[in-house]
Amino acid sequence: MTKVKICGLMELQHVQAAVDAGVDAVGFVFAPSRRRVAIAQAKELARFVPEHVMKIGVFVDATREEMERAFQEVPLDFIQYHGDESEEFIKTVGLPSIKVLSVRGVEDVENAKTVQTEYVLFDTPGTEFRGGSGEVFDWSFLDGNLPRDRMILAGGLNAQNVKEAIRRTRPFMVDVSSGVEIDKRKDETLIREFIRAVKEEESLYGN
Ligand SMILES: O=C(O)c1ccccc1N[C@@H]1O[C@H](COP(=O)(O)O)[C@@H](O)[C@H]1O
Repeated sequence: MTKVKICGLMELQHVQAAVDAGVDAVGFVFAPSRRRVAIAQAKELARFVPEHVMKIGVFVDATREEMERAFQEVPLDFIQYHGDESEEFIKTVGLPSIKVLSVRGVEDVENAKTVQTEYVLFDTPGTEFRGGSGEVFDWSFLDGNLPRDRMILAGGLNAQNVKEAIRRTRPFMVDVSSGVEIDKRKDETLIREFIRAVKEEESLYGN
Protein backbone atom coordinates (compact mmCIF):
# COMPACT_ATOMS: atom_id res chain seq x y z
CA MET A 1 0.00 0.00 0.00
CA THR A 2 1.70 3.23 -1.12
CA LYS A 3 1.82 5.80 1.64
CA VAL A 4 1.24 9.51 1.16
CA LYS A 5 3.07 12.54 2.56
CA ILE A 6 1.95 16.16 2.33
CA CYS A 7 4.92 18.48 2.76
CA GLY A 8 5.39 22.16 3.50
CA LEU A 9 2.41 22.51 5.84
CA MET A 10 2.14 25.87 7.60
CA GLU A 11 -1.50 26.27 8.60
CA LEU A 12 -3.77 24.29 10.88
CA GLN A 13 -6.68 23.89 8.44
CA HIS A 14 -4.32 22.23 5.95
CA VAL A 15 -2.92 19.86 8.58
CA GLN A 16 -6.47 18.95 9.55
CA ALA A 17 -7.55 18.41 5.93
CA ALA A 18 -4.61 16.06 5.39
CA VAL A 19 -5.22 14.12 8.62
CA ASP A 20 -8.97 13.82 7.92
CA ALA A 21 -8.25 12.52 4.40
CA GLY A 22 -5.98 9.77 5.78
CA VAL A 23 -2.47 11.13 5.25
CA ASP A 24 0.41 8.90 6.41
CA ALA A 25 3.08 11.60 6.86
CA VAL A 26 3.29 15.37 7.12
CA GLY A 27 6.36 17.48 6.42
CA PHE A 28 7.49 20.72 8.02
CA VAL A 29 10.20 22.71 6.20
CA PHE A 30 12.87 24.19 8.48
CA ALA A 31 15.16 25.11 5.57
CA PRO A 32 15.28 28.42 3.68
CA SER A 33 12.03 28.39 1.70
CA ARG A 34 8.79 30.30 1.35
CA ARG A 35 7.35 27.31 3.25
CA ARG A 36 9.71 27.61 6.19
CA VAL A 37 8.21 27.24 9.68
CA ALA A 38 9.70 28.08 13.07
CA ILE A 39 10.07 25.29 15.59
CA ALA A 40 7.33 26.80 17.78
CA GLN A 41 4.93 26.91 14.80
CA ALA A 42 5.63 23.29 13.85
CA LYS A 43 5.22 22.27 17.48
CA GLU A 44 1.76 23.85 17.59
CA LEU A 45 0.70 22.23 14.28
CA ALA A 46 2.04 18.85 15.41
CA ARG A 47 -0.39 18.83 18.35
CA PHE A 48 -3.12 18.12 15.78
CA VAL A 49 -1.28 15.23 14.10
CA PRO A 50 -2.16 11.80 15.49
CA GLU A 51 0.60 9.49 16.72
CA HIS A 52 0.31 7.10 13.74
CA VAL A 53 1.02 9.91 11.22
CA MET A 54 4.77 10.43 10.69
CA LYS A 55 6.09 13.95 11.32
CA ILE A 56 9.04 14.73 9.09
CA GLY A 57 11.34 17.74 9.40
CA VAL A 58 12.96 18.97 6.18
CA PHE A 59 16.47 20.42 6.58
CA VAL A 60 19.15 21.63 4.18
CA ASP A 61 22.72 21.48 5.51
CA ALA A 62 21.57 22.39 9.01
CA THR A 63 23.62 22.00 12.18
CA ARG A 64 23.26 18.98 14.39
CA GLU A 65 22.01 21.21 17.25
CA GLU A 66 19.29 22.77 15.09
CA MET A 67 17.97 19.36 14.04
CA GLU A 68 18.17 17.86 17.53
CA ARG A 69 16.19 20.77 18.92
CA ALA A 70 13.40 20.43 16.34
CA PHE A 71 13.41 16.65 16.72
CA GLN A 72 12.83 16.90 20.48
CA GLU A 73 10.59 19.95 20.64
CA VAL A 74 8.09 19.31 17.83
CA PRO A 75 8.64 16.25 18.23
CA LEU A 76 9.61 14.75 14.86
CA ASP A 77 9.80 11.11 13.74
CA PHE A 78 12.29 11.64 10.89
CA ILE A 79 14.83 14.15 9.61
CA GLN A 80 14.70 14.67 5.84
CA TYR A 81 18.22 15.60 4.69
CA HIS A 82 17.62 17.69 1.59
CA GLY A 83 21.11 19.19 1.17
CA ASP A 84 24.66 17.95 0.68
CA GLU A 85 24.92 16.16 4.03
CA SER A 86 27.39 13.27 3.97
CA GLU A 87 26.57 9.73 5.12
CA GLU A 88 29.13 10.20 7.92
CA PHE A 89 27.42 13.35 9.17
CA ILE A 90 23.99 11.72 9.08
CA LYS A 91 25.38 8.75 11.00
CA THR A 92 26.96 11.04 13.60
CA VAL A 93 23.67 12.89 14.16
CA GLY A 94 22.11 9.47 14.71
CA LEU A 95 18.44 10.44 14.27
CA PRO A 96 15.94 8.44 12.14
CA SER A 97 16.53 9.77 8.66
CA ILE A 98 15.56 10.16 5.02
CA LYS A 99 18.32 11.06 2.55
CA VAL A 100 17.27 13.00 -0.54
CA LEU A 101 18.91 12.25 -3.87
CA SER A 102 18.38 14.93 -6.52
CA VAL A 103 17.87 13.10 -9.78
CA ARG A 104 19.63 14.49 -12.84
CA GLY A 105 20.40 11.11 -14.34
CA VAL A 106 20.60 7.41 -13.69
CA GLU A 107 23.92 7.77 -11.81
CA ASP A 108 22.16 9.72 -9.03
CA VAL A 109 19.71 6.87 -8.65
CA GLU A 110 22.56 4.33 -8.43
CA ASN A 111 23.68 6.07 -5.22
CA ALA A 112 20.49 4.87 -3.50
CA LYS A 113 21.86 1.34 -3.30
CA THR A 114 24.56 2.36 -0.85
CA VAL A 115 22.67 4.96 1.19
CA GLN A 116 22.25 3.66 4.75
CA THR A 117 19.33 5.84 5.93
CA GLU A 118 15.91 4.36 6.77
CA TYR A 119 14.40 5.90 3.61
CA VAL A 120 15.74 7.38 0.36
CA LEU A 121 13.78 10.16 -1.35
CA PHE A 122 14.14 10.92 -5.04
CA ASP A 123 13.38 14.51 -6.02
CA THR A 124 13.89 16.89 -8.92
CA PRO A 125 16.88 19.21 -8.30
CA GLY A 126 15.60 22.52 -6.93
CA THR A 127 16.27 25.87 -8.54
CA GLU A 128 15.35 28.63 -6.09
CA PHE A 129 15.59 26.31 -3.05
CA ARG A 130 16.87 22.74 -2.79
CA GLY A 131 13.40 21.21 -3.18
CA GLY A 132 9.76 22.07 -3.66
CA SER A 133 10.35 22.79 -7.34
CA GLY A 134 7.03 21.47 -8.60
CA GLU A 135 8.91 19.86 -11.49
CA VAL A 136 8.78 16.18 -12.45
CA PHE A 137 12.01 14.31 -13.26
CA ASP A 138 12.25 11.47 -15.76
CA TRP A 139 10.81 8.45 -13.92
CA SER A 140 12.52 6.07 -16.35
CA PHE A 141 15.71 6.73 -14.34
CA LEU A 142 14.04 4.61 -11.62
CA ASP A 143 13.51 1.60 -13.87
CA GLY A 144 16.40 -0.44 -12.44
CA ASN A 145 16.76 -2.53 -9.34
CA LEU A 146 16.01 -0.24 -6.38
CA PRO A 147 15.15 -0.58 -2.68
CA ARG A 148 11.46 0.19 -3.34
CA ASP A 149 10.36 -0.75 0.18
CA ARG A 150 12.25 2.31 1.50
CA MET A 151 11.90 4.62 -1.50
CA ILE A 152 9.96 7.90 -1.47
CA LEU A 153 9.04 9.62 -4.74
CA ALA A 154 8.75 13.42 -4.90
CA GLY A 155 9.02 16.13 -7.53
CA GLY A 156 6.09 17.72 -9.31
CA LEU A 157 3.45 15.21 -8.23
CA ASN A 158 -0.23 16.17 -8.26
CA ALA A 159 -3.64 14.45 -8.26
CA GLN A 160 -3.47 14.09 -12.05
CA ASN A 161 -0.10 12.36 -12.38
CA VAL A 162 0.31 10.50 -9.09
CA LYS A 163 -1.50 7.33 -10.19
CA GLU A 164 0.80 6.91 -13.15
CA ALA A 165 3.80 7.74 -10.94
CA ILE A 166 2.86 4.93 -8.54
CA ARG A 167 2.30 2.43 -11.35
CA ARG A 168 5.62 3.34 -12.98
CA THR A 169 7.86 3.50 -9.92
CA ARG A 170 6.18 1.45 -7.12
CA PRO A 171 7.48 3.59 -4.23
CA PHE A 172 6.93 3.08 -0.50
CA MET A 173 5.59 6.63 -0.29
CA VAL A 174 4.71 9.58 -2.54
CA ASP A 175 5.43 13.13 -1.41
CA VAL A 176 3.87 16.39 -2.63
CA SER A 177 4.13 20.07 -1.89
CA SER A 178 3.60 22.41 -4.89
CA GLY A 179 0.97 20.13 -6.45
CA VAL A 180 -1.47 20.78 -3.60
CA GLU A 181 -1.08 24.57 -3.71
CA ILE A 182 -2.94 27.39 -5.42
CA ASP A 183 -1.13 30.73 -5.69
CA LYS A 184 1.72 29.35 -3.52
CA ARG A 185 -0.61 28.43 -0.65
CA LYS A 186 -1.83 24.96 0.33
CA ASP A 187 -5.39 24.21 -0.72
CA GLU A 188 -7.62 21.84 1.25
CA THR A 189 -9.48 20.55 -1.82
CA LEU A 190 -6.23 19.76 -3.64
CA ILE A 191 -4.86 18.03 -0.53
CA ARG A 192 -7.97 15.82 -0.35
CA GLU A 193 -7.87 15.11 -4.10
CA PHE A 194 -4.22 14.08 -3.96
CA ILE A 195 -4.72 11.70 -1.04
CA ARG A 196 -7.87 10.29 -2.66
CA ALA A 197 -5.99 9.67 -5.93
CA VAL A 198 -3.28 7.68 -4.10
CA LYS A 199 -5.86 5.61 -2.26
CA GLU A 200 -7.91 4.99 -5.43
CA GLU A 201 -4.83 3.76 -7.26
CA GLU A 202 -4.09 1.41 -4.39
CA SER A 203 -7.62 0.06 -4.12
CA LEU A 204 -7.66 -0.69 -7.86
CA TYR A 205 -4.11 -1.94 -8.43
CA GLY A 206 -2.35 -2.13 -5.04
CA ASN A 207 -1.16 -5.37 -3.52
O1 LIG B 1 9.18 22.71 -0.15
C1 LIG B 1 10.18 23.42 -0.06
O2 LIG B 1 10.10 24.64 -0.12
C2 LIG B 1 11.53 22.78 0.15
C3 LIG B 1 12.61 23.61 0.39
C4 LIG B 1 13.87 23.06 0.59
C5 LIG B 1 14.05 21.69 0.51
C6 LIG B 1 12.96 20.87 0.25
C7 LIG B 1 11.71 21.38 0.05
N1 LIG B 1 10.61 20.58 -0.24
C8 LIG B 1 10.63 19.23 -0.67
O3 LIG B 1 10.56 19.16 -2.09
C9 LIG B 1 9.95 17.94 -2.47
C10 LIG B 1 8.95 18.05 -3.62
O4 LIG B 1 8.29 19.20 -3.74
P1 LIG B 1 7.26 19.52 -4.96
O5 LIG B 1 6.06 18.62 -4.75
O6 LIG B 1 7.94 19.28 -6.26
O7 LIG B 1 6.92 20.93 -4.73
C11 LIG B 1 9.33 17.37 -1.21
O8 LIG B 1 10.15 16.29 -0.79
C12 LIG B 1 9.45 18.44 -0.19
O9 LIG B 1 9.76 17.87 1.07
